[in-house]
Amino acid sequence: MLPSFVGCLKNRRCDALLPFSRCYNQWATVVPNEISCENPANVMNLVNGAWNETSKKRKLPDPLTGLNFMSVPDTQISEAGSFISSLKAVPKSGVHNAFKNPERYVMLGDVSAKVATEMRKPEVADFFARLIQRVAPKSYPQALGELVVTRKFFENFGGDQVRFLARGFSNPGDHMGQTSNGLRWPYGPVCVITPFNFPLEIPALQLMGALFMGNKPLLHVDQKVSIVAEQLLRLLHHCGLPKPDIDFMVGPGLTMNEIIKKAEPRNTLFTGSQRVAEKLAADTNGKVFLEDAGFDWKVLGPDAREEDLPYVSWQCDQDAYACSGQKCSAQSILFAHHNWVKLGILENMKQLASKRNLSDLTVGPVLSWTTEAMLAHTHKLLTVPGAKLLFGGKALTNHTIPAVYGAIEPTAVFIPIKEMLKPEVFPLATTEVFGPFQVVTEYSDSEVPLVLDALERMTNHLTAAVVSNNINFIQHVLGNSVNGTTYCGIRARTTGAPQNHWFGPAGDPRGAGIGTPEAIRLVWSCHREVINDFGPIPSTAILKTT
Ligand SMILES: NC(=O)c1ccc[n+]([C@@H]2O[C@H](COP(=O)([O-])OP(=O)(O)OC[C@H]3O[C@@H](n4cnc5c(N)ncnc54)[C@H](O)[C@@H]3O)[C@@H](O)[C@H]2O)c1
Repeated sequence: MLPSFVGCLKNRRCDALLPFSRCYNQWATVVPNEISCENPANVMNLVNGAWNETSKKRKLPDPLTGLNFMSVPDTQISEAGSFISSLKAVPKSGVHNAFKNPERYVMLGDVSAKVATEMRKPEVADFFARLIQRVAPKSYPQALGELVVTRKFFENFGGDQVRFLARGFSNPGDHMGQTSNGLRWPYGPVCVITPFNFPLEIPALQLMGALFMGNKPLLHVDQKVSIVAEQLLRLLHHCGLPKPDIDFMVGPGLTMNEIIKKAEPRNTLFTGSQRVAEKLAADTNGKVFLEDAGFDWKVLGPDAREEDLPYVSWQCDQDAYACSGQKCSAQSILFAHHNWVKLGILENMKQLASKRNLSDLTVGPVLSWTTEAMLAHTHKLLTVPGAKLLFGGKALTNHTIPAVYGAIEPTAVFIPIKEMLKPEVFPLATTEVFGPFQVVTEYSDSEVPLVLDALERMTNHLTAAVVSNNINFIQHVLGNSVNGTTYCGIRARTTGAPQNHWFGPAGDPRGAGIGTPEAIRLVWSCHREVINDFGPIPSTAILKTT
């Protein structure tokens, strides 16, 4: 069954369902639920403060109906010149720093406060939630959650908080007049590349971090969802951000790659797949910060209790299948202590997954894997000795999701832990499927070393959860693992990338973070030490040649 607004779209009678559809502020150029094949949205590029069209445009299908509903720039390499020259015009010392244009720190604090105020308006929150739903279908609470995190981020960096981000330190020197000062210094021209799955939150948080620290960013967002970032930029301009502060290029990844090679930005933040991450690391000679693939694990500890079962089961379902598993933090593999299996957690997960449906988008289109690819992966895993399908493993039916996208039931494949660890199985079992899919395994007390071995051998170290209140067990697992964002305790989850804690991988010097002051400082500024040595000049009598 399709969500109610799809039928409504076909009839083009949206207003009854959409209380806010006609009362957006003047900055918005679309009404999310009125975008249709008869009334397609048009996305534009932004460079040097001017919105531009490209010679070629790409028509995008509505992920729920397959009908073309959007036209986006298909920027060719031949059209990349203005983006390259715009980046090249930015000095390495940035647009502002502690010695240059410091009033910009204050201006950006004001812009943040105004954006947060706008996003508090119900009609603006609804606008972004529905626009996200149109291009990256997820349930309304999930889409609104993305807006709320973004709004709180802007609230966090209102007022003087932007200048406080650039706070340095000072140490007394060796003699009168000498002090050494550590400063957070911009990179100047930088790039921000973001994927489709959080089309508002990831671009907003990384862009603003780049700006706050004094850089000029070129933003590139996945074409499919570029309309969300485009509308965000229009809101930022409305709230006082100077138009030349951010460039925006919509087009193939290869065009962006070429811009990076030619413009040589001083820093690039990439969020997306591991394949592209490694390519960019090579093409930039290492001048990157990476938020790449997430193969995220959850370990359910030995202290299983009947009273905790409903909550822990619900959290497993949310972590694996909310946003159709298209969160980089989604639970990719579950290590369930057999005490939890005895209590019935796998049956509970099956029951919860069966409640998900297309009508409220609690399951929906998968944008980077096709149905065939996900089912083929499932079938391959089922050939492992002892493997079994716990639930799912079928294509969704009765829908109009276009074949370029995937649509499968929430799926879980059980693989015995000893089989999973075999070298010929391990890479397959730990491949990230960016859809509603997870691997499940079971372990006993004596098999804890096997669990730790599996955690050690994984290649991505983004999020993790140790679900237990047994402090000794938690310490043992935490002490022998590395994931950058790790939750522990009986309420531990793998998903949840709010603005109030660090989110990012660990174990890789290129690993980025998002959201917090520490993440912004790490990714978007470097350290500069300025040593003041003003005198007085000592008597020449004490000067010796050495
Ligand atoms: N670690 C995190 O915080 C995080 C967050 C979200 C998503 N992800 C990961 O992203 C992946 C899903 O996204 P995807 O499949 O769309 O990723 P992707 O790597 O295909 O695309 C991501 C972005 O890179 C651009 N791109 C593609 N090729 C490029 C190139 N050669 N040069 C420059 N830019 C290029 C795309 O246009 C897009 O904007 C998953 O692996 C997921 O785990 C990670």
